[in-house]
Amino acid sequence: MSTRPLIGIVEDDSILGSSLEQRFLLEGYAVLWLRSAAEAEAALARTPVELVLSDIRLPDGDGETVMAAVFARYGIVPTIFMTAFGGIEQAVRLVRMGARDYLAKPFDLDALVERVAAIVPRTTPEGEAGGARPAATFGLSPGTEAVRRTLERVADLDLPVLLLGETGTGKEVAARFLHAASARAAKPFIAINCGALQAELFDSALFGHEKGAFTSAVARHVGFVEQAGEGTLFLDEIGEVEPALQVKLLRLIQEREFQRLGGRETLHCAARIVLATNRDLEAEVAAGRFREDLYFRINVLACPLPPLRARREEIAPLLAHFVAAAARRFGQAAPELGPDALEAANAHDWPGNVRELINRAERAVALAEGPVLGVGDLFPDRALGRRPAAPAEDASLASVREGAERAHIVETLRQTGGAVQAAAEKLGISRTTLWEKMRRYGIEP
Ligand SMILES: Nc1ncnc2c1ncn2[C@@H]1O[C@H](COP(=O)(O)OP(=O)(O)OP(=O)(O)O)[C@@H](O)[C@H]1O
Repeated sequence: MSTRPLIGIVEDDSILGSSLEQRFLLEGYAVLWLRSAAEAEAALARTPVELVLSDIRLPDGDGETVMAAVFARYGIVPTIFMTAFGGIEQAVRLVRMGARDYLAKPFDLDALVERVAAIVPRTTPEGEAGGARPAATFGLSPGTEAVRRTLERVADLDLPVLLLGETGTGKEVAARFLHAASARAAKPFIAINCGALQAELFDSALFGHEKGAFTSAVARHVGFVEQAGEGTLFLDEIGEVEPALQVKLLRLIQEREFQRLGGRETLHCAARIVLATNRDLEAEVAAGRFREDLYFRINVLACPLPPLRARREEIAPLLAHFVAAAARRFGQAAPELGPDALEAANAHDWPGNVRELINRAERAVALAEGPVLGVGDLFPDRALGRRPAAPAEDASLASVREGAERAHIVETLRQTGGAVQAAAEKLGISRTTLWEKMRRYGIEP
């Protein structure tokens, strides 16, 4: 199996939020449900997600600000907005600036699941072929070629491997490569996103539980460690695990022993353990957030993956690869990458690394209007943030309302080519009232 793709749901409505959470968990995704703009900004800055499903209006802000912050950190991330009828204009504007799609509430949950699955495929069932297939594009530069060689050398050593690197640099790709290069290749590859595991479920998810271990334990559950058998257990986002739970991982790695929750039998862990984090673990140890003993135990074979901006020679071939792959998936001819787009891509910093590159390539292919991709297709979010300035903090409500009213009248007149009668009809006011407002705001016909 692969790691359950993590979806961020930004929704303050508890009924809609919890039904989305339940449904996506059932569909094979991991879910991070965030109930406010502040909670979303903080959590999404820490934990990279594969897709964001966001309400636009939130009690303490709006989805646009959240999205802008996520894009600034990780580059374009597929975002689907859920909006009430009144917010459709804003949603359409957001799609122009990089959001993948929007849905008007109320929407059909099945249709939403299908749309999400088209962007981020559900988890492949355990043991299915392909679970550990290494990417053909892994090792396209001297930097990643060196990583590849190191992994081949240590493939069969009985030691944990620690993969380090920014989000989206390919740590999971490297873990799969390591597994495929080892004698365990035919055995399971089990990937766990520790950042998405709730603390209360940590033991049960990892170690399993016996029937009756707690109220809802109606049957025995085999945890990830047992599922991995003699294969590879990939613990991703290890830096997100709380210190109280880190001690359990230490025991697992050191003693190779564990017990199912509510069980007496001590079981042996035969799997190769591979760990990954985008955090600076040394700094986490210094700050008291990561146990030093665990750090020393896992830091024996540490393998850093360079960020994409440190291996720029990979940008062009990876873009070409993912543009072609997206076009194949959407059943259309692959567009060409224009020289200006390529130049912009080569100059870009890629904070979200390869994941960002894939997202940009797929979005560009999905929405491009011609056979050649331009800078705007690849970097539509560059328009984000160029919003009208927010009103001054001490602005009165009346002045903010008048400012918005004036801007909307100007925009409507622009749309009607200056025709006052047509604009008045669009605005739902009489021609006389519109003339009166234009005079008051100093708008020329
Ligand atoms: N060399 C590569 N070739 C093809 N695809 C790649 C490569 N490197 C990364 N990817 C793809 O980029 C995305 C992110 O990679 P991956 O999940 O391995 O990154 P990560 O470092 O584990 O990220 P995170 O820390 O956020 O979990 C995945 O879709 C992966 O398949």
